[in-house]
Amino acid sequence: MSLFEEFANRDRVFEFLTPVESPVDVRHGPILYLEDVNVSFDGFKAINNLNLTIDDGELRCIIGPNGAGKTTMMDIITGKTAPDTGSVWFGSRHNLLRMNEPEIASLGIGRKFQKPTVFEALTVFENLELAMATDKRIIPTLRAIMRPEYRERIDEVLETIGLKDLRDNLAGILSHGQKQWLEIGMLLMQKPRLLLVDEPVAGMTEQEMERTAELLTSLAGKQSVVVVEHDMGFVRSIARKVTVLHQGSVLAEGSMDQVSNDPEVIKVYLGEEA
Ligand SMILES: Nc1ncnc2c1ncn2[C@@H]1O[C@H](COP(=O)(O)OP(=O)(O)OP(=O)(O)O)[C@@H](O)[C@H]1O
Repeated sequence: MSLFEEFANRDRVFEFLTPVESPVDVRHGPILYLEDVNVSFDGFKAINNLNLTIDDGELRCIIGPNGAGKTTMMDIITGKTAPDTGSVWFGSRHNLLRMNEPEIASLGIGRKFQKPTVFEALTVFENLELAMATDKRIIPTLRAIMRPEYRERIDEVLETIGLKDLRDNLAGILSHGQKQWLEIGMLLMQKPRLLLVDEPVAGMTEQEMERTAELLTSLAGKQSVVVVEHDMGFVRSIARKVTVLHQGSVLAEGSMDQVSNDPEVIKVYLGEEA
């Protein structure tokens, strides 16, 4: 076929026009980038010109008073809530505002809600196994054909979340903290690039909180982690960079010492915590 005939052939989709399902591109900038984002609910501005940048591999803590917009911000990143205006990018290639929730999740953004939602009647191992299947109905088939690399991945995750010795225990008998770690493990099975974690230590014992701090800090670097948390002791134990949200905008950003000595932050948030 001549070059002319090839171009004239309308049935053909040229390679350079075919969308490529590409990995997240962080070569020229951050992994997550929100610019001038606004969301109103019935005229109330829940998110107000929000700007936020998360670097690849970073562990970021987000704090702020009730109603500051932390959950709404997570909802925007994961595609649950569409902003009225603004931009939200995952790396330099993926415009998240053009994608729906499942597409965003499959791109490698995992979200952990406050309450653990593990399958109590399944073992720890089976929960992780299930987390790997995209179609939850195919689990018996999946198990039959389960390849060694999947088993290795489960072993790796069990090690990371510290539940290796409990792998054959039913998830229902785990402590609250252990269920939270298992759910983080279920997210890790998908090898996410960015993990959004909402109030991970609510209801945990001191010891569980310490273990959670170790877990989240060990995840950073391999993936980016954004933690929303009210417990200041916990935030201090893991914090590198902290963002303070207030009335839908960033009020302050910096090290824990910087933000906790900021008079505005003390006035709107830390004052009430003391
Ligand atoms: N779907 C909605 N409809 C109406 N108002 C909403 C909706 N979602 C959130 N809001 C309002 O937007 C504001 C921000 O709420 P958001 O839940 O994001 O705050 P938050 O910082 O997560 O608070 P908290 O620390 O209590 O979880 C609140 O005033 C809330 O009442």
